[in-house]
Amino acid sequence: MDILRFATAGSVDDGKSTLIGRLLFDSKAIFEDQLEAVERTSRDRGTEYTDLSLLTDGLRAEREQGITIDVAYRYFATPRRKFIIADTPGHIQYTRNMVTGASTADLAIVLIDARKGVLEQSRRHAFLTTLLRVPHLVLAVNKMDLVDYSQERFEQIREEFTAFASKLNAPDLTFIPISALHGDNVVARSENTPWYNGSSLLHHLEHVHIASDRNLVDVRFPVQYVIRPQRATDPSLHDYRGYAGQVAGGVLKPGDEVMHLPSGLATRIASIDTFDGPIDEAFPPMSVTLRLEDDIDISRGDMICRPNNQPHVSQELEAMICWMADTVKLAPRSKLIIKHTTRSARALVKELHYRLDVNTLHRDETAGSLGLNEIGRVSLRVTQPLFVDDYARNRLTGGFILVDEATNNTVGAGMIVDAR
Ligand SMILES: Nc1nc2c(ncn2[C@@H]2O[C@H](COP(=O)(O)OP(=O)(O)OP(=O)(O)O)[C@@H](O)[C@H]2O)c(=O)[nH]1
Repeated sequence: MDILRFATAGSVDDGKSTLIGRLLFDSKAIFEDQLEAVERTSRDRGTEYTDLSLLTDGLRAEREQGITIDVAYRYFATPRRKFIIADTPGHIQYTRNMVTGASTADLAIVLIDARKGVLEQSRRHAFLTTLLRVPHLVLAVNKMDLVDYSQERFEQIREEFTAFASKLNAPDLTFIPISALHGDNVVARSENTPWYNGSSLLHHLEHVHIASDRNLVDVRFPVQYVIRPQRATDPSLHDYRGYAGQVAGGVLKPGDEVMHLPSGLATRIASIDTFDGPIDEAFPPMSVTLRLEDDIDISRGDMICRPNNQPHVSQELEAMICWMADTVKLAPRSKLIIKHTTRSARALVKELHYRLDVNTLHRDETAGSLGLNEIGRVSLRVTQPLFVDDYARNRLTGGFILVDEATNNTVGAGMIVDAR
């Protein structure tokens, strides 16, 4: 079954937890006993409605005990699709969480409180989704019940946001008036908004077309492990040599001519193996093991592509960086570890070209460093060639993370521009 990954974003109290609770609740994905506990607590607290944010807030409490896990993943399914929600806290200092959650998302929901309208944070979140190339963006105008389900208010917000979005490289944009608390337009179309002709949020999530968002053109297979069963009891496995990894682009089939990087040697795919046996075709984001017709010296971090369609082999990178560390800053001469697909190397920051104000999109070319949650454009030099594409073309081979050498903490996320 098809999987849709989505991230939610919004300012504090815009209703994210309530919305996620509502989706889980109305799609019957929560267990009866969990539900009973929520109803009991709601009653104890004297709330009139079942407070659905209690479902997700319970989760959040768990999460806050750990320091490193700041994005929580929730799962639910309908007969049409499976859903993975990356739930990121709304507070301003959590840009990095949003980046973590949204970097693999097919769709992002930005919540807006109908009473407050488009805030600085809404713009920031929308900008981040476009920077991260999340292909689909939903503006959920929430708390419509508190503005009497006013069409005028909804249109006002839509116009204001559309004007801002026109400055961005905005993806597919959908506006939905909802009330997470009462369930209007969340799972079913609401009678309270007869003027709204679009789909309910869940219907949109179930039907939004994502198959063509993945890059099925450029074959990219970063090798994660070389599999050679040394002491296999099955003699037919004695000569087995496979290359395991996740398909990062294109469609692979047995018999296809492929090329290995860095050697530049060409061969053909002998078979594509999985836990459930060989398959005829592999595409992103499947994890498979390739066997090749010729014996080539291949190791972890190498790339398999097509002879006539190769990534750039580069040690000089231009990238947009979102800095995620509060104790150290990114500045020219900073030395870091770069992790790109399955390859790691050391990286030197050669230049910080500008820092971007995500609210106004102004470029500050005088900035000397990037602090927590700041975004800027940098030039990097890496110690080992990387096999890269523009992030705009492939989020997997165009993205990377930066790690602090001393602490091993992830301190930045990068998106390659102008790969060459
Ligand atoms: N009237 C009304 N209240 C809502 C609606 N959605 C959420 N709320 C209320 O708004 C408050 C904040 O909702 P939450 O779901 O906790 O908001 P959040 O965005 O998750 O906030 P944080 O957890 O602080 O990030 C709660 O009291 C909700 O009951 C809505 O559609 N209508």
